[in-house]
Amino acid sequence: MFSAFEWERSAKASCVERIGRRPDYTVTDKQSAFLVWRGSKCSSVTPGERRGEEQGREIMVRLNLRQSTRSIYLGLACVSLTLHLLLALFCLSVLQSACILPTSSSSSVPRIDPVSHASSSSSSSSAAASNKQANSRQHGDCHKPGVGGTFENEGNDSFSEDLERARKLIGVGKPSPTESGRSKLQELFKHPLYNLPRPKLQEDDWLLRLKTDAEAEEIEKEEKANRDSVTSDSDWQSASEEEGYDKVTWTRDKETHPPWLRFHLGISRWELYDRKDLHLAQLTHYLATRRILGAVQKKGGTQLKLLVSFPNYGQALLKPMRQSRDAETDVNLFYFSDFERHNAEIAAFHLDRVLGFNRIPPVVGRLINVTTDIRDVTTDERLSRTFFTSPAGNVCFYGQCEYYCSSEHPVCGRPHVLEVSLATMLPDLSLAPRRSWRSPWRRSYSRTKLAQWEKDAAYCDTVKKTPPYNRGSRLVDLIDMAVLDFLMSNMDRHHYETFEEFGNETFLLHLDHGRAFGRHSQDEPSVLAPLVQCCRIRRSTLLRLRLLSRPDFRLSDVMRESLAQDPLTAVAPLLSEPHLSALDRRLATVLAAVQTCQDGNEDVVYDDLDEHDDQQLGGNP
Ligand SMILES: Nc1ncnc2c1ncn2[C@@H]1O[C@H](COP(=O)(O)OP(=O)(O)OP(=O)(O)O)[C@@H](O)[C@H]1O
Ligand SMILES: [Mn+2]
Repeated sequence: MFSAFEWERSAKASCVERIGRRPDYTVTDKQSAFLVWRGSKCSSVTPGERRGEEQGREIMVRLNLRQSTRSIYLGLACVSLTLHLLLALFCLSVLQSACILPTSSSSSVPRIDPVSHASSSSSSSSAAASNKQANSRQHGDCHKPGVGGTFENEGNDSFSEDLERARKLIGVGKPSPTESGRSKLQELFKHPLYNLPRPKLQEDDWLLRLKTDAEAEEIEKEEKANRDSVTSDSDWQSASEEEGYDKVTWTRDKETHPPWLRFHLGISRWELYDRKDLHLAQLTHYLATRRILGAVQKKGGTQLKLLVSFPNYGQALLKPMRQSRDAETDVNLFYFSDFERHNAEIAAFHLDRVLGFNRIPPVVGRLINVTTDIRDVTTDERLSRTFFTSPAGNVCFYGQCEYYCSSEHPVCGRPHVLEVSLATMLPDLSLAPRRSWRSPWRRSYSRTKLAQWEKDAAYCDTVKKTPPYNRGSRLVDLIDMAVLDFLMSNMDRHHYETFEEFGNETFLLHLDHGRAFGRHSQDEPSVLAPLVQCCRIRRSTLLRLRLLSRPDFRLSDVMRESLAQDPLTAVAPLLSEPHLSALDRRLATVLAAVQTCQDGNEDVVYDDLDEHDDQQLGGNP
């Protein structure tokens, strides 16, 4: 009969034989699990288990030295065996609980980085669902029937849970109070600077108008005749309903209009939307929740984006998630090679609104199902050809475009769920044509060349003399845009657009912010060149910026609060804290730049508020 000591030694020897070296704690395999001496066999355990094993083994060694009789050896062997058994049971329960996802609690908002697979919370969300899968793959033997199921079921279950959670969060337009019970955002929007009296809008200050009854009748007759020549009226109706579209019951009465139409009809010469319009919340809610009936690739621009359609005939521009929230743009990438970020599109909309501009079409985040919301409904051959299932079992696609549309840069669901941004579409170009303007401060989009404005300190003097910047508010509009871009570090403003209908007397549309919020640890001073070189800023903008720099409002705080209204916040905050702090830092830089201008120049402030009393505006100069 072996003594416990001999038994241990012989088992150790067999272990050495099997792994070819001493089975001590220094041997690690590639998955960083440790090969340790465990009772009578060599096994692979995690570092946590290894610490427990070390302790048990130390106790056993000390006792071995003190005892000399065979019975004590035997007793010790029993103790050791019991200890190992207990340890094994403990390890088993730990491993098991790692496989079971606790049910979601409504009070805890998950904070998960969906791309890095690093779950910091276990509530069920899309990321948690994907992590569930990732975890089960990591732990291999954890996958149990009833907990996971097939990829298909897992994706769909978690998808509906995500959707439910996301739905609960949707209330865009209603700021949620902060911990102290006070909503900084609500108070900001109540401030006189956000409620400036506007000149009464004339008929030609609206982008679109409804036709008169007579005009409408005429058109209806024409359309009916056209339809009759192709197919009968009832055929047309049932065909559209079959495709999943709502029956059209709109009349001239505003109340019958779908939210996207209300948005279109609300576009004026001076802003894209009225922040106080309650229908905006309906619009974003609709985009975030309604079934997607169609998805095709949107032409124009360089990166992949889709045009999606909804049952009420509304449309949105979809940009998919490509990077984790925390990923900073590679320092060796030029700005024009940077990926577009869906969360940047969402955050830009909120920032523009918080700055009081209202020049970005409403954008909302959503979790979609790549398979049912895109692959199954697309009629775009060029798009559907690019779908594939990745080795990890995720459904991916890459589309066809200039940048990053290849199988090396796929957009992937997990396995079906994907975060996207959805921007409300502007009225069709046939109804409301737009003019595209090359920005005077456009970058060179070259690895070697500098743009004129980068070489000529007096560049703005030329711009100021050049139409349309030589009169009206165009120059200060451009500077507003530069401030917005500097705050979010957007270097990609090569063009901007205006509605042709309004000529040069109008606001500038702020579109395309996918490359904003690329780096939080670094600022890009050159984006502020229009302000620094021209030393000019709108008074209302300056006063709002000063307001936002005050601790009782603080840009980062109101942005955090505003972004919390987006459904994707349920997955992870749309801007990480470093990005939010960067906003405060950059705001201070903007205000310092204005101060430097004022120190050396007269006529820095473009007074767009001359009728308003400073006192009424919060005592700001
Ligand atoms: N909400 C919108 N409604 C209607 N058209 C839009 C909207 N947003 C963008 N567009 C149009 O689509 C074009 C391409 O969109 P976007 O600029 O976002 O794509 P992009 O690939 O990022 O472009 P680029 O590579 O040139 O920066 C824009 O120039 C604009 O004319
Ligand atoms: Mn872009």
